[in-house]
Amino acid sequence: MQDGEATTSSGEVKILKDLESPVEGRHLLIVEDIIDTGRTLRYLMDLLKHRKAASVKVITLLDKPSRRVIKNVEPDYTGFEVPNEFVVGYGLDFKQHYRNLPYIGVLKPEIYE
Ligand SMILES: O=P(O)(O)OC[C@H]1O[C@H](OP(=O)(O)OP(=O)(O)O)[C@H](O)[C@@H]1O
Ligand SMILES: Nc1nc2[nH]cnc2c(=O)[nH]1
Repeated sequence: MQDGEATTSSGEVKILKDLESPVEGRHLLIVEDIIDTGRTLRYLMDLLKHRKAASVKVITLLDKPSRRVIKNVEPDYTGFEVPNEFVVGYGLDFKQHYRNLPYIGVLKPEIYE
């Protein structure tokens, strides 16, 4: 939940579209594409706890643990760990480009520097 325009997180998490039904008493699975600083996940976990979810688990396609700022949020299930490089494809964008790539690639730094 960054601003979608950069390769570094703004640090601010904003909800653009909220859930349409209550989560109280429900067992939830958050499906993420990537976990980076952990700020998005921390925000969501706190929000869903506040809304009294019965349990919350997290699955992510990619995890970049070397970038973690928030220490006590970890996915329950991880597809792949990735190094500290900016990845695109499979839904992951850079300035709304490359989302549709049918593979995950590393964006060359000269594209965004
Ligand atoms: O661990 P964090 O540092 O919080 O980063 C992870 C978040 O960043 C990405 O979202 P992004 O803001 O790029 O939005 P998008 O999924 O709509 O492209 C990704 O989908 C995660 O939600
Ligand atoms: N597209 C994309 N979004 C991210 N959000 C946090 N890390 C990344 C990344 O490597 N690529």
